[in-house]
Amino acid sequence: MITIEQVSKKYKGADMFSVSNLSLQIHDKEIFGLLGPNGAGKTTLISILCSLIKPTSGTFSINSLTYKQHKNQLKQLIGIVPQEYALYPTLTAFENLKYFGSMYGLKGKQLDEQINNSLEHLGLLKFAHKKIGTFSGGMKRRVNLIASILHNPKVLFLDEPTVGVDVQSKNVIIQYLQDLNQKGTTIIYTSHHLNEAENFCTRVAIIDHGKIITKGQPNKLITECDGAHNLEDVFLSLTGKALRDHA
Ligand SMILES: Nc1ncnc2c1ncn2[C@@H]1O[C@H](COP(=O)(O)OP(=O)(O)OP(=O)(O)O)[C@@H](O)[C@H]1O
Repeated sequence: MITIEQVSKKYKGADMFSVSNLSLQIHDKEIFGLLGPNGAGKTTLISILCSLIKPTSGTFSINSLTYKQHKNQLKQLIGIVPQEYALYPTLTAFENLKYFGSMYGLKGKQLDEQINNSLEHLGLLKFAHKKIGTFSGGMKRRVNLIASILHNPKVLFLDEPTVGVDVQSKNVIIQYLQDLNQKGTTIIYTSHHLNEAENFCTRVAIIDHGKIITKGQPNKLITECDGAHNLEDVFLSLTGKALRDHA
């Protein structure tokens, strides 16, 4: 269980809170979607939950472990799939994954087998010994995903895992995540693909200006929103149609 209590984040020099007094509980084995317009605070919230940045105030725990007291245990418990690729272009997929596995203390035959199984599952086994620099965006995203789950995290955070990938790669990634979830992994992900989130998530929260404006099962949110036929209708009805550009 993830418990977020009144978490706020104001970046240094910023005049607004990026996450504002946000509380939320996410249950074990959920697939939970964090949705919201550009700049809503999704990445900031995920970065806090992954202990990549500190909240300005408030607290959170994952399986009763708090980031202040159990940093190392939390690191083993969670996996992080960031928006940006964290891969070395001059190393092969296999070499990259060996490196990421070793960062979690994994090694030997067991690690090799796990890498090969995951590469196969994600349709990449025949490219295992090709350099990452030659991979397409969709292939890199799939390797990135494997790098984040080699230590079998109980909770997996993904920041827009299907952005910029073709439909084929997207389907393989979503299927893989569903399989992981079936085996017991809790998944928290951000996305702008509302149709995908509607089908994939057990629950979603729509975030705007750093606050949750609604949360629940996609079907329930659609039923409860006047005139809505899908999650995108709910999203637009709650967040409006105005662009969110700012610099
Ligand atoms: N390092 C930073 N320093 C200052 N402000 C930041 C920083 N990172 C994010 N912000 C601001 O915090 C707010 C929330 O940004 P965040 O990236 O969390 O939103 P998001 O919902 O993930 O957006 P997107 O969908 O565009 O990825 C934005 O106003 C953004 O400009």
